Amino acid sequence: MYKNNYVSVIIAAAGMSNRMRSSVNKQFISIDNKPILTHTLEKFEKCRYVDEIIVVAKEDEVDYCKRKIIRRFNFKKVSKVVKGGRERQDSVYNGLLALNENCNIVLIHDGARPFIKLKNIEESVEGTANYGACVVGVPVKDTIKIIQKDKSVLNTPDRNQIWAAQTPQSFRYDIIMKAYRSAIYDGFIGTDDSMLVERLGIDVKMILGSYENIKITTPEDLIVAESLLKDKEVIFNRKEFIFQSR
Ligand SMILES: Nc1ccn([C@@H]2O[C@H](COP(=O)(O)OP(=O)(O)OP(=O)(O)O)[C@@H](O)[C@H]2O)c(=O)n1
Ligand SMILES: C[C@](O)(CO)[C@H](O)COP(=O)(O)O
Repeated sequence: MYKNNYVSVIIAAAGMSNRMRSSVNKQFISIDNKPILTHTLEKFEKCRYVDEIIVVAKEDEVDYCKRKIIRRFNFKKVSKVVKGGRERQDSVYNGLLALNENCNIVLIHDGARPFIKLKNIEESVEGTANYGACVVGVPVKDTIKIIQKDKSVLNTPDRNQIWAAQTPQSFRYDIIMKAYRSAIYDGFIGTDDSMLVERLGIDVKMILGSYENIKITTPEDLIVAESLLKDKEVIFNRKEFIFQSR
């Protein structure tokens, strides 16, 4: 319980893993000997502010998820595993409908982002209690081009204003419910949760995340994921690097 708030987390894990081209759902692939989803859930289970976790899984994987992830790794805060939908947005909405009746702060996170830092989870809860809506993200490193249908460049927006949105994306319960209901009513599908809130004219605050908080999407990301777990200390302990915090 965070200062009289009841904090719920929705972990979206019901995607198709098409870009991974794997025979199993990518969240069940192991990195460092544990399924990706287990790594993700551990981060939220550890957070002192989190009261409950709802996992959204594909309909035919709900049972597997309960047995092989939740029970096997003994996650105490996971209250429900519910079935997902066609789009990520449909899956998250199913999660929203399953929240504890006391919930007033909701964090929505991709099951495929196992490297979320505890600090960013805590900042998301604190930021949401203060501002109502927050998104974890990072400044983009590349120059971004807006292109047209024929692939010619239309323009180059000012990079200083462009951040890549990650998850968690966190909201006061009333705000996210209003945003989802409005999107459903209008037939609007966004690529993240924040978009649904932004379109109502509600202010969303950005929280500085980390470049490690990758979404495991394509096979190459598994190589990055393994090396983030194994080689990080070796690399960052080299004398060329002076990092203040990890
Ligand atoms: N209908 C969907 C689609 C996505 N997700 C979840 O949302 C997160 C982000 O989606 P993405 O990485 O794009 O996963 P997939 O949809 O599985 O990937 P792809 O588009 O390659 O099939 C993932 O943890 C995924 O499981 C979900 O719960 N329900
Ligand atoms: C929500 C998200 O992870 C923010 O970056 C992203 O938009 C999900 O998009 P996807 O196409 O479903 O991976």
